[in-house]
Amino acid sequence: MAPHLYLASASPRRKQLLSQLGYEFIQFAVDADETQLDNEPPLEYVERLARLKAQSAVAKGYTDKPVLGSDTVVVIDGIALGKPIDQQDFMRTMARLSGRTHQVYTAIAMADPAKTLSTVVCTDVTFKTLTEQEMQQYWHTGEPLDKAGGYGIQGVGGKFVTQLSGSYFAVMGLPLYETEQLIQKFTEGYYEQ
Ligand SMILES: Cc1cn([C@H]2C[C@H](O)[C@@H](COP(=O)(O)OP(=O)(O)OP(=O)(O)O)O2)c(=O)[nH]c1=O
Repeated sequence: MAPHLYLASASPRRKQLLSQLGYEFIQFAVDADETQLDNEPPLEYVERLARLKAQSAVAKGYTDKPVLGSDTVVVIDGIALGKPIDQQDFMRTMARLSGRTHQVYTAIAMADPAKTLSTVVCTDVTFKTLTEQEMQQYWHTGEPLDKAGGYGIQGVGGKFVTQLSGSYFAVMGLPLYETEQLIQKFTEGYYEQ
């Protein structure tokens, strides 16, 4: 029997990607404090948040199925970038990403009352050099606001990407291969009784 899951996420992309794996699941948003700790490296930060999202749902009483949580950050110059807070913040981010390679870290975590398993997928993404006008126009599509690093590779933002090494699906919010592996590992023997 295929495992039934909870998806502790508000993201429509994660919903779409988890559906692609063929699982039945119930999706809901969890409230987690996404503040990065002082001197917390981006890799540890993103994994802690994914675990926190999954564990918060378990703590809220979602205990009859495993919970999947995830988090994505864009990393450049050692800084983890979340969603842009306004146009100015977005323009600063685009200026940083323009003509350079950055990393996208997506963490996935599965939790139940007994255990939590997690992993992080790292992908290199290279952007073309962007003009001021391209950045302005992109902002006005409305796409950047709810995306880490201010772009969506699966949308209009895809035209800025000249190269990618790693997982396209992880950049979009949920790595398909690694999520499948994690679910299998987590639920081994789970549904046999
Ligand atoms: C870089 C990139 C990010 N994103 C999205 C994926 C995530 O939804 C979002 C990163 O923000 P997250 O805080 O990881 O996720 P979220 O707030 O959307 O959902 P939740 O915390 O409830 O799970 O950015 C894209 O859709 N495309 C991209 O190319």
